[in-house]
Amino acid sequence: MPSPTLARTLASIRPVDLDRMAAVQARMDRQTKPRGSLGRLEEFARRFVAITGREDIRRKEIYTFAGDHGVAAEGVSAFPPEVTPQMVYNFLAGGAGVNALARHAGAEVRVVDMGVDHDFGELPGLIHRKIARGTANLRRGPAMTRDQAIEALEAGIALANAAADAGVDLLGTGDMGIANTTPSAAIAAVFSGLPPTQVTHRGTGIDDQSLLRKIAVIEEGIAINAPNPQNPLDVLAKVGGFEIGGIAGLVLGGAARSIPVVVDGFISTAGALIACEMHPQVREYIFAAHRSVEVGHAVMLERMAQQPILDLQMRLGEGTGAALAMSLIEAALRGLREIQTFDQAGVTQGRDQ
Ligand SMILES: O=C(O)c1ccc[n+]([C@@H]2O[C@H](COP(=O)([O-])O)[C@@H](O)[C@H]2O)c1
Ligand SMILES: Cc1cc2nc[nH]c2cc1C
Repeated sequence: MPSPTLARTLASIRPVDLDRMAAVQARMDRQTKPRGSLGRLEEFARRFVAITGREDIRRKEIYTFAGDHGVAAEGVSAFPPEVTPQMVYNFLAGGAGVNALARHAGAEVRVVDMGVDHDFGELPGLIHRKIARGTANLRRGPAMTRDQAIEALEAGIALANAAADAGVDLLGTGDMGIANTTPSAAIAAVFSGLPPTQVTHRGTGIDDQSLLRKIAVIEEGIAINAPNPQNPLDVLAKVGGFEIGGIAGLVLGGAARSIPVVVDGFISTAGALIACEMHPQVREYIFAAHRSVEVGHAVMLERMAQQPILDLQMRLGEGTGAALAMSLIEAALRGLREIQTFDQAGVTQGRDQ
């Protein structure tokens, strides 16, 4: 089944306006500071303005996509799968890491059930997009069907569209899913062509023996499924996850609606990489929040030509890094709006500027 929504979304993604970016930089170069001295904050400001046409942020939203994974049965995580629904309840009660850091950043957290192996009923606050109660075990066959992969992408695209209509100017991604560093490492291996040993790490904190088992599971999963790196939808379906598809869709939808997307850690970056592999301009709309402890993270960031904003030894996921990075993007915009020019402040300009 082809997806008109996906095709339309991809067709709407445009290159970011370089003239607008240059105009913002020229303005920052007249501000009372040695040229370039706010470092990467200047990049954040000029990119945000070039993408959105705005110099302020009305609303910031972090989407925490949750899903379960059949591959959890292989003992690849330090925690049992029931933690996924338990953490969904925790998010909705405002008691998780992402809730605390999003409050700090002034961002709203939206929790999406993409495929948790639990019946939440009519739980208020939860966005219901359940595709199935967990993926199939990717070691034995495809994690999901092609139609399910499309459904996951379309869910993320629809959420980005609704956010755009509601005046959200900055989107963030987040994830929750016991065992989801396994599909994420598989995605990193498939697109980079590196062996799984080089992109697989400890996730929630597995020991050496479990790490060897996890690597073997990924090797077997890639061998049995033979995902085609030229076909990102095939990679998502065969070795991905429902929440990873939701993240990829949010990134595509954000890019199509000219909303920058702050991409969280390892799992979010696997989703964003799928989106980037679908369209060459998607990467221009991404802010990589931080570099996770997971060894495969840098490999994916490099492939997407992203330099992470932060490097704080974090490995929680949920959107925690995205919340922190949003604060810095907002700080950069405040600098753009409020720092006076040399002329305005009567400050003498330097030489060689
Ligand atoms: O975002 C990251 O960089 C990150 C790194 C390691 C673990 N996690 C989180 O931990 C869970 C996956 O770990 P695991 O060991 O169950 O595969 C999942 O809920 C993720 O949000 C997240
Ligand atoms: C407690 C817990 C919280 C998490 N948040 C994201 N992944 C997680 C994994 C665990 C185990």
